[in-house]
Amino acid sequence: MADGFASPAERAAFIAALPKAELHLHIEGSLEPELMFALARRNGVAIPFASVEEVRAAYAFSNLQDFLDIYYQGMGVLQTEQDFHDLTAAYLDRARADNVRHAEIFFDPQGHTARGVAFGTVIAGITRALDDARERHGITSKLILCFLRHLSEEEAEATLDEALPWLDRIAGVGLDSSEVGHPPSKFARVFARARSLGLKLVAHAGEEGPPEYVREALDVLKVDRIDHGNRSLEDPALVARLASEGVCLTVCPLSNVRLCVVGAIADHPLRAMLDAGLHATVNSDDPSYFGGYVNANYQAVADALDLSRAELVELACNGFTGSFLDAEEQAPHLAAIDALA
Ligand code: HPA
Ligand SMILES: [Zn+2]
Repeated sequence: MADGFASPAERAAFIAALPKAELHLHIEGSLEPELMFALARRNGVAIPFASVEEVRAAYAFSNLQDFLDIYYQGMGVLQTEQDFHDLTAAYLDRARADNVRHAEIFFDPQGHTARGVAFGTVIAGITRALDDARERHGITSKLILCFLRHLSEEEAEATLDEALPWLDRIAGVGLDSSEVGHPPSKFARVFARARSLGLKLVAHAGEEGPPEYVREALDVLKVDRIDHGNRSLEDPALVARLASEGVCLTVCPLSNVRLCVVGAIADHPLRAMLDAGLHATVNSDDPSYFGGYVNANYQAVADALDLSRAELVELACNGFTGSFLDAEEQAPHLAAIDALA
C-alpha cells in the first residue's frame, strides 16, 4: 500500500470521507437508465430499448462520437421542467452520498432547444433542484452552459442570446461535443462576448483533439480551466506552461477508459500529471454512461496507481482551488480536507 494507508479498505474510507468538489459533470450524462425509462413512460416517448439491462449493454463505446450518439438519443426523454428538476435532484442526491460539497455542472441547452424544449424550461428545472439541494443539504453549485462544438458559432451566439435573461443563474460557458475538426478558435467571437458579460470560461480540449486545441483554448478563448486536457502531455512546453500558470485540468478517469482515451485505468496519466506540477482534479463526466460517480473515479485511479494519502489530498484540494468559488468560500472546505490529512 502507498504511504499512509494500512489497507485498501482504509484508503476507500478516506476517499469516501474527503470533502470533494466536482467540476466536470454533464447533467444529461447523469441520466440513469431507470430514470430514462420512467421519463419515457411519463412523457409517452418511445425509446429503442426493452429493459434497463439492454440500455446498459448498449453503453460500449470505441470513441467519443460513439458515446455522443447515444447520449443525444438518451436526452430525448427530458421534456418538462419537472424532468430537468428530477434529473438534477437525482444527481445531487448521488453526489451528496459521495461527500461532494460543491458541484459546477454543465448543461447542453442546444440538445434540448433543437427538440423544441424551451431554454427556460431546462434552466428552471435544473435551478429549482440546485436551490433545494443548497437549502436542504448545504451543497453549493454553479451552472456552466456548454455550446455544442459540432454546431456553428452562429448557433452558439443564438444560444447565448437565449441565456441573457438567466445570467444571474449561469456562472460560465463551456465547449463540448465532437472535438476533432471543431477547434476552439471556431468559437472565438462567442467566447469573447461571454467574457465581456462577466462569465467564466472553460472548454473541453485535448480529450481526443491535439495539444494545439489546448493552446487555442488558452490563447484564443482565454479559458479559466481546461476540461480533460490529457493530450497536453504530448507537448512538454505546454505542460510547463499549464503548470506555471496553475491551470486547472478537470480529469475524468473512468470516462477516459470508456471512451478509449487511455488503454486501461492502469495506464491513466493522473499521477504523471501531478508529478509534472499540473493542477489535476478528479471528476465523473457522464457517470451514468461511464460506470461511476466521483468516488468511484477516485477509487479506480487510487487502486490502479496506488495513490498516496498526500496525492488524494492534493486532488481534493485542487477541486476547490480550481473551482469558481472565491477564496473565502473555498477556505472551510480546504480546512476540512486539512483536518483529515
Ligand atoms: O466527455 C465529453 N466530451 C465531449 N463532449 C461531451 N458531452 C458530454 N460528455 C462529453
Ligand atoms: Zn465532459
